[in-house]
Amino acid sequence: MASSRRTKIFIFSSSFALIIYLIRRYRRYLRLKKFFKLVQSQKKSLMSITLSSSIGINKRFFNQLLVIIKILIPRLRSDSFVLFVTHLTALISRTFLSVYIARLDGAIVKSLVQRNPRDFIRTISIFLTVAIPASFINSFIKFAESKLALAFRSKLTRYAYDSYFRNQTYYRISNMDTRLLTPDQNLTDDIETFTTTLTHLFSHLTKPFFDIAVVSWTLVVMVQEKKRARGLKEVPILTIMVIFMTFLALRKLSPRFGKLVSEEARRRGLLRFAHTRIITNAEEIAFFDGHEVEKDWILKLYYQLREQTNLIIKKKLWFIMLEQFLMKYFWHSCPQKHIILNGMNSMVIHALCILGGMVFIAIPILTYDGSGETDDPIGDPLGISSRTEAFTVSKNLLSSGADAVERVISSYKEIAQLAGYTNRVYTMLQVFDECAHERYQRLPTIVGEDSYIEAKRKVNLNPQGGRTIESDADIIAENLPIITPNGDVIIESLSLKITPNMHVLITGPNGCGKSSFFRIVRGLWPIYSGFLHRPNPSNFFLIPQRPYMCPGTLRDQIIYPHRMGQARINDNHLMEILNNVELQYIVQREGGLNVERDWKDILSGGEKQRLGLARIFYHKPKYALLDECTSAVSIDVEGKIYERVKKLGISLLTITHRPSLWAYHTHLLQFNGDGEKERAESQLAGIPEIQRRLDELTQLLGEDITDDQN
Ligand SMILES: Nc1ncnc2c1ncn2[C@@H]1O[C@H](COP(=O)(O)OP(=O)(O)OP(=O)(O)O)[C@@H](O)[C@H]1O
Repeated sequence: MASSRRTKIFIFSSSFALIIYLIRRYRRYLRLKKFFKLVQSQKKSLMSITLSSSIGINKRFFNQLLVIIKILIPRLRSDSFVLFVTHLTALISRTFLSVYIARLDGAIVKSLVQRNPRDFIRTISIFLTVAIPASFINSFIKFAESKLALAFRSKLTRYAYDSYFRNQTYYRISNMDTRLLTPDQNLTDDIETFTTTLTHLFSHLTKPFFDIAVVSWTLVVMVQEKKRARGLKEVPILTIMVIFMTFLALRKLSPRFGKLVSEEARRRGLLRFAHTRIITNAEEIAFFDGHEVEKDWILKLYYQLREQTNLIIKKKLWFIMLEQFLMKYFWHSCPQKHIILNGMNSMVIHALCILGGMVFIAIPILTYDGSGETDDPIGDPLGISSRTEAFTVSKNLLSSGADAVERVISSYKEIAQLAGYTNRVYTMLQVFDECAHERYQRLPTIVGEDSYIEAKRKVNLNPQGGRTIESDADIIAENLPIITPNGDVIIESLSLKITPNMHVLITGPNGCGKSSFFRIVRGLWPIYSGFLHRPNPSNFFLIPQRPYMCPGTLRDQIIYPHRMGQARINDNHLMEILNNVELQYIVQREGGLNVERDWKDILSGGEKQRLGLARIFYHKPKYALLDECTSAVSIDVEGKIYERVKKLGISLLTITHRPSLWAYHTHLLQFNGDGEKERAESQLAGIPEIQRRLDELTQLLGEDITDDQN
């Protein structure tokens, strides 16, 4: 009675626990479903963008690989080729050593069966002596593989960096084109993974191919020797057919590992990108306590990555099962003991056992009608020791032969993965090249779970439509439109002339295209129609609102983008430059011109802007493009700096909202952005005109002036 109650309680409580557990699982499932709903819809469009063209073991893969291999091995005398040949030699040596060791193994067994201690000691001694170079070769293969991977990586990295830094490609990749979202990952992780996978596969596959060649050769010899059995010619052919069919079956049923790993790498890149963004904007996020938003964003990206990794794991589960079934159980299912007991030639039997399968083995076994062979008719009339030796040798050789075939076929998924990495590296190089030649593509891009950047093709972008002509000194725009990389027309047609003796103040509402004008003049954005006459880009020096602080010393900051060796001036001149921007105290405070600091963090906003302006005094360009670069500098110091720059004969093109700067300019260029970014007006006026504009602007920017006056 009591026990039945206990059973009831037990059943009831376990059912209750089970129900609670199922409810919780279901709720978790609903949460995840909701969470991934958007991801799924994005995934479809993503597949159609990035993965539309087939990534797998196909002609395209081999073509891409060939292009990259030409970069990896540019010449027969290159270091990578020498390493490649060294590695190959080591691999071949290992195969021959394995064959030799297999034979030695046979000889040892033979000496044991013959009970011959002299032969036994001799063969054991040879075996131990050969073991020394054999172990060295094994270790050397790993060494050569790593060296080759490193050499390939260096070659590819060097090539990719050359492309990345040519024609401002690094800028164009992220501003003009949307195909590569994370070039940092392409340049580091992808190159490393690709070169490591490639060399590993080469190493992994070369030996099996040699082994297969050796075993096949042995089989051919055996077939020629064993003339009395029927079916010995057909069996190897059938065996090859089985192997081929297995390969075809695996190929047909294999998931698209190339695509899968390529997508996984892309998602890993996005996660890394999100981390970099947090590190860059840590202060802003901390001020706003925005960590929850950032955490959600990063978790979403992580879950997207996890989903893909899970998918790969799941696909591998059944694929490896199929692979194992075909190669471990289907191939090897043969009754060895039974066959040997039947007294057939063990070498042939074992060969076929390993490579053929039950049905094929049966043919020569059942048809063989020869007798035993002996090389010692008196001591060993039945030829037992010879057959045992032959058995051991063939066992070793054919085991490695079967392993080799298995290894080649099971490498299918690694080759498919290599196709994925190859595609990523190839795409990177292709996009670099196209961007360097102004061939851009802006695709709808996913940067996170719920943000799409949609390309608004308001105009047909054709960078070849406009012409840039190098002039001596003047900047002349003729019917020049300002068009963003998205295809938005900010200004339909701009015509103006700026000569070196002019100091032009550029003004207008936010987003009307002032900075974009600089980008076009400096050649960062292409021109799609009209003409632009401008001097060589080395005549321009741009100072943005947030000047870039490079890694290095205080001296490096002033002379940027020059390097130490290129610096044309001594320390006294550098101090003079710092005096010009009222920053001489920094040298004392930080401990000299040669001290290295993280200047981005230790300088205040105004100090950074002044250090940025110091670069103008060092480079003395024809035109200084100043993009609100004194917003954090006090008005009195700002005025002094402007006067000093003008004294050097440098033309100022200044974007500003501060009327206090009008005094230092001779002309005004006003963009009348009407809020729709489609109509703009430009005009250059003389100084009297400026006064009228000043009045207008005073009204427009009343607040700013009041602030300044205060
Ligand atoms: N890399 C880019 N890709 C696409 N569109 C861009 C890009 N940079 C700027 N734009 C677009 O061009 C418009 C003009 O930008 P621009 O930086 O020239 O404005 P601005 O007049 O300098 O504004 P502000 O006074 O606020 O600095 C912006 O509204 C933006 O929509």
